[in-house]
Amino acid sequence: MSESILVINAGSSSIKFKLYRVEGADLAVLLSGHFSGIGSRPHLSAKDPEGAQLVDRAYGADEVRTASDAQNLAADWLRDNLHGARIIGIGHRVVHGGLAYSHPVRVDAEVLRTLESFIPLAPLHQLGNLDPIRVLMERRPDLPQVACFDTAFHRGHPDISDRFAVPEALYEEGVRRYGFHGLSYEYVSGALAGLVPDIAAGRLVICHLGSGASCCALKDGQSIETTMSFTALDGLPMGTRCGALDPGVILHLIEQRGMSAHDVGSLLYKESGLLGLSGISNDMRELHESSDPRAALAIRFFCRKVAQSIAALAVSVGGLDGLVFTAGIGENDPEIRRRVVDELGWMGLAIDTPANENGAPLISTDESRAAIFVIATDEERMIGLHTLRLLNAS
Ligand SMILES: Nc1ncnc2c1ncn2[C@@H]1O[C@H](COP(=O)(O)OP(=O)(O)O)[C@@H](O)[C@H]1O
Ligand SMILES: CC(=O)OP(=O)(O)O
Ligand SMILES: [Mg+2]
Repeated sequence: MSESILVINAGSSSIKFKLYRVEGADLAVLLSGHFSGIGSRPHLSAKDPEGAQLVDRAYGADEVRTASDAQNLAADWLRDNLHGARIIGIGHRVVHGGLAYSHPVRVDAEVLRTLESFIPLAPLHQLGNLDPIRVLMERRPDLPQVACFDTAFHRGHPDISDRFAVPEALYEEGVRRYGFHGLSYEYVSGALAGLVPDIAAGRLVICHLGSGASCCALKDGQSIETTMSFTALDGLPMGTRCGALDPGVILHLIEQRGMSAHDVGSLLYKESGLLGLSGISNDMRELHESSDPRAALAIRFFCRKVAQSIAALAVSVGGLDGLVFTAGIGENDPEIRRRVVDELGWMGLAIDTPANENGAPLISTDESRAAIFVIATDEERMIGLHTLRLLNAS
């Protein structure tokens, strides 16, 4: 029976899972699936590597109200369908590793307590990330549970990228610009190195545009600066998160409007971003379909902020050799890619329209000052590889 590794990427509105067969130092996908639409249109789906559907089942919104309902259903399905797989470890995406973790770690009770202390720093994600770890540690104490962090890839930042302009004591306490989506950036920069090693080793900006969104500047494959910071609220506007905001707005909400910290948190994490701007949807596809001018404003705002972030990050790496789009919007939305690149025409960036429409890996013209790519991210593969390496090293 072959050894395998299960990967769980548990988020606020979806759980993605992949099972891999271990092949030496590499991994081959055995099945991949997700539970999406938790609380709205719950749906469990899984496919084998050839794309054959293993399960495709919709649930009623009241059958799956919370992430933990979805976890239980996904776990039941996995238990019934993983016969034959000898799982040697489970890898988990954990969004916040704080100051404590700059590398993947095997989770024990003490590690779990430390990770729980970061829940307030990632209220949409951390609890959902930790729930399956806790449950699996109880049910299968013999099985290694490995936490892989979104923050870890950014921990080598130069100090200028790691700071806010606030008193030093706060920095010492851990009030730092951690950054997120690190597993995605690590995967994409590796995939780019397989495609165009010279560009991947140069000055790069990767735009991870999904439900959460951020951009990252890299040099020699290392993260130099990124738009998310202490929490996954900073930087770009997202589906429901505000992105960069004058902190004076928060003081205003508390002092003038009398809002509680909890209500301000809900406003900024769940009611802002594309949803707040448009009043229509947090989903880019629905904004494109709408003829409401507020939807058009939300799209324009999003593209402007992505373009501004790319230009600002190019400063941090002293220029731009390559630009990459990834994640739900970045991989699937040629109009957003075109509009972002058009805003950067003054920098000499130029998109190749047919290539962009086809989502070809290279979407820039020969004349473009930097090469522009679309690369599909794969956080699960990165988590699986980290998990295998950690198990092999111990
Ligand atoms: N074809 C598409 N066109 C435009 N946007 C899309 C498309 N497909 C997905 N998206 C956007 O991508 C988002 C999900 O991105 P994803 O990277 O899967 O996010 P997450 O992992 O955070 O759930 C959706 O909310 C939607 O806005
Ligand atoms: C950190 C983060 O924002 O993740 P996601 O994009 O999965 O919501
Ligand atoms: Mg994601």
